[in-house]
Amino acid sequence: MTTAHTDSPALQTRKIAAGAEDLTKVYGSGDTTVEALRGITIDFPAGQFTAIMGPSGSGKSTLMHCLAGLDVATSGRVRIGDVELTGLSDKAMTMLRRDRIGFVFQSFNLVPTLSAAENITLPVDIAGRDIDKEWFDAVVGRLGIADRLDHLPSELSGGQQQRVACARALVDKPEIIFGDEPTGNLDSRSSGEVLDILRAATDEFGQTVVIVTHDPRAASYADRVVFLADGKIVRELTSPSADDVFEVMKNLDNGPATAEAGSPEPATPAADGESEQVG
Ligand SMILES: Nc1ncnc2c1ncn2[C@@H]1O[C@H](COP(=O)(O)OP(=O)(O)OP(=O)(O)O)[C@@H](O)[C@H]1O
Repeated sequence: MTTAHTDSPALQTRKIAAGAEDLTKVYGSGDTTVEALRGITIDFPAGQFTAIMGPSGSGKSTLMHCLAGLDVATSGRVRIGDVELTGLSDKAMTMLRRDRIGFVFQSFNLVPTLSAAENITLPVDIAGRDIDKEWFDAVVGRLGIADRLDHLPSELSGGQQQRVACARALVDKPEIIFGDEPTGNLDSRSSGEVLDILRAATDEFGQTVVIVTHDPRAASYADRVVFLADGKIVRELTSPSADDVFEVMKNLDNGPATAEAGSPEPATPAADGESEQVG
């Protein structure tokens, strides 16, 4: 098994995989203006698994889309590795996304006329790279879709389609994987399989994972949980348990005033990925 695009995990932890500086995003104008992001500054160290949480409408998806180059911020800077996204041509942005980023989004975007296996390898095929067969087998095996590879997306359940999309994001070992509620449509077993493999992507291959989630159990797989409220970062937890995450979310849902901006919580004991579901 080879690491295609990443350095060793030890080297990666010293690098920044992605970052935002004083990022703002304003939708609409006049009376309908929405300030979705209000000055976000954050770094995502390479080789770390970060979960972004926060109440509905707090700006999570907007932040992720700006970080991944799928949306353009109103002001501020975004970088992937050492590449500043502002001012990149469409072509350079497409290449960067293709070569360095994996996406697991809820709208699966699978090609309906291709089999699951063909969907998984499509980005690698388009890029003209070789598939690491051993890693391909490991990914589909761990995600429990090895026996569904010949099926079209329409012949798969929603959860299976989500896992095919996850395999597609992982198979080329991109430097950074963005997931917008990657476990949103999954039952707890499939959700555990997806989270286990995202965890393995960081632990075994030094890849960087950033997900948006509403699920405290999913967040407990992360090294770090960042909480947004009203377009700003208001809290951060290090290796929290699902219960820790649930407590912060409960307070945020009661209003962001309960969480002091810029006051990271002390680190809590590392989650082992088997934390009980709360709430
Ligand atoms: N294309 C758009 N046009 C106008 N307003 C938008 C647009 N996209 C998002 N917004 C607004 O920006 C704010 C942040 O939205 P965003 O989707 O980032 O929140 P979120 O935290 O991901 O929410 P959820 O958890 O419900 O998915 C919301 O008030 C939303 O209504």
